[in-house]
Amino acid sequence: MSLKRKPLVVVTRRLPDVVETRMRELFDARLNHEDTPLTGAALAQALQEADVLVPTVTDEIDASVLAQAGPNLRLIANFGNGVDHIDVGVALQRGITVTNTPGVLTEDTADMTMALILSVARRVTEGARIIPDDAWSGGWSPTWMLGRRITGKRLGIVGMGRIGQALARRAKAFGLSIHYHNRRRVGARIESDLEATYWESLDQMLARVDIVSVNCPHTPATYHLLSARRLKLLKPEAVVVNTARGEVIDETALARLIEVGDIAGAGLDVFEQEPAVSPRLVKLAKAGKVVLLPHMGSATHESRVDMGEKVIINIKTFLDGHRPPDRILPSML
Ligand SMILES: NC(=O)c1ccc[n+]([C@@H]2O[C@H](COP(=O)([O-])OP(=O)(O)OC[C@H]3O[C@@H](n4cnc5c(N)ncnc54)[C@H](O)[C@@H]3O)[C@@H](O)[C@H]2O)c1
Repeated sequence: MSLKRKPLVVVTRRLPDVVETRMRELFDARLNHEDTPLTGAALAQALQEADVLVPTVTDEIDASVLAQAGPNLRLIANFGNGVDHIDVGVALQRGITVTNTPGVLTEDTADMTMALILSVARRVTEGARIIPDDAWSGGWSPTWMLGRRITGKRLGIVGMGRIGQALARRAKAFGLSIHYHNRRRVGARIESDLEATYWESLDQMLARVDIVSVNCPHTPATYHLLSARRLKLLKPEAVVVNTARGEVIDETALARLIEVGDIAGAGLDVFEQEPAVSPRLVKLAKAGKVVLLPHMGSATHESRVDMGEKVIINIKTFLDGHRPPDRILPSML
């Protein structure tokens, strides 16, 4: 791609200082230091003028937004892994390349998934509220704050990709047995290292596991993959954890099943109507049945810098006339 002027890179959200400094050195970077992302007229203007747009997960780049793009927009370099907030099909039709930042969020998101499993099973967040809220008399009783042991239990991973496998490594160390359902069976070496059992039938796996973790992307095929019918297959002691995307679970059905005691609890980092969170889930959190996090699965200083570096490499490679390493291909959708 040859441009006489320096290509304009528009970023919708504040990024780590080190990333913004590098972007300013390399590109004509228009950065956003407001607390709110670019929306409405500001986003439309950015799309009109930009050669490259750098959105994040909170930016809804659908077909109507893309219709406002000017002729120069050739690359959407997403600051994040999941691209379900972008209509990638329409972008590709318009000749716009889309990239993401895979790999660098894997370990941190797997850590947070494990943290959610432990929090729900051992009531960590519930317990942590007691002393600051002065609800603790100082007494201790053998029947007080009992959780569930995780050692020896079965973990069912839905989506055995990078994060699913990183979670499986951690869970194995905690003494959980690993079960998984994936679009395709993973290689024999990985399966053997993780001592993982593959379930072609998601239904059959759900009926047998104690903890379910959702680690697949949100795509048309995974929307409500954990439907009301499938959630009903879980044991009443089962716990559901989701650090992937809210839309993969029928959240209303999940809340209802927890309310009536047909599922023990849940740990959720992502929600169907994000950033809105269902009042039913909030009520369940107050009752200590669910743990809710504000989409912080990958939120470490290190991952944000690494993500920024990936975005920069994708932009620079593209502007140098080569294929960026993290291109989204139609086969991935
Ligand atoms: N909470 C966070 O902050 C956070 C951070 C990073 C990623 N994520 C989410 O986690 C998701 C997974 O990330 P990853 O890096 O492991 O992705 P990945 O592409 O490495 O793995 C996803 C796996 O899901 C499988 N899959 C896809 N469709 C499926 C289906 N219909 N049924 C069963 N399996 C299916 C794929 O085959 C793949 O193995 C991302 O798409 C993103 O939405 C969330």
